[in-house]
Amino acid sequence: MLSLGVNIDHIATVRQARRTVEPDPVAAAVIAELAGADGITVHLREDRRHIQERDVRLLRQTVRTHLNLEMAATDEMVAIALEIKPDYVTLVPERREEVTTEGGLNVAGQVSRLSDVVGQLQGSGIPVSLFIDPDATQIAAAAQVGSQWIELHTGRYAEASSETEREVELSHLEDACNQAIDLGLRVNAGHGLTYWNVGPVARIPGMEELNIGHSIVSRAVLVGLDRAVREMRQAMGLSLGVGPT
Ligand SMILES: CC(=O)[C@@H](O)[C@H](O)COP(=O)(O)O
Ligand SMILES: NCC(=O)COP(=O)(O)O
Repeated sequence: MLSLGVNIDHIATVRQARRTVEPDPVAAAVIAELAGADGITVHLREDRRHIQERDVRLLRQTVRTHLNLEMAATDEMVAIALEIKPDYVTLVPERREEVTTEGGLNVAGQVSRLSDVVGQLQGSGIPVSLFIDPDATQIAAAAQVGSQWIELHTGRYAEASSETEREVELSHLEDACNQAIDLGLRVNAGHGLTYWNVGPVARIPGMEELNIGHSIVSRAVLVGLDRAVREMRQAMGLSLGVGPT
């Protein structure tokens, strides 16, 4: 059955813009779970631009669904994961100067290193997913390195500039999902999914979890702003419900 993993990185992005304590991703995770999130995803980047180690440690104690830790396959991150023990780890590629994750992990190009990392994590009871493009070579390599899951990068589908292009990208995701399932892998997907483009991806047979963050946090800011302004007026002792005259 399909489930929703909510990525709360960009709650932390707002906090880090001021290096303060709000909004707290730990509180955001509670609200997301109460609203129906089936899992919480955070990406602890090497440059710590949003999620901090403190967040992952606290989330490990508070998340009641499952905690998916996205991270680069570096020794530092592996040590953190082995200590904190998230419910699973998704290995992702990282480039410091990127605005967000630009492509999938090149699994085929680092089979030996990734076999080692996957072995270490899964050997200590942490299932591993690999964030990869919907590409036959990468999917075969994901099975080869022994990971249990993959997460298909939906960025190219999300950024398609025409309906025809979107259909082509969707068919790549469908083919990739079928290939992975045939190889015994379990399949998630995510990146750039929105309220407008999620439907066709959600209907791909065999897809287990969609991880969605930026679009949900963006919407939360807008749908929550009305209440936030009203509550500030109240805190200031001003009358409520007064709009521009
Ligand atoms: C791996 C991936 O696609 C995202 O989940 C990731 O978290 C993106 O990184 P940012 O949240 O920093 O954009
Ligand atoms: N792995 C994808 C993810 O967690 C969320 O990506 P986005 O919705 O923030 O683009």
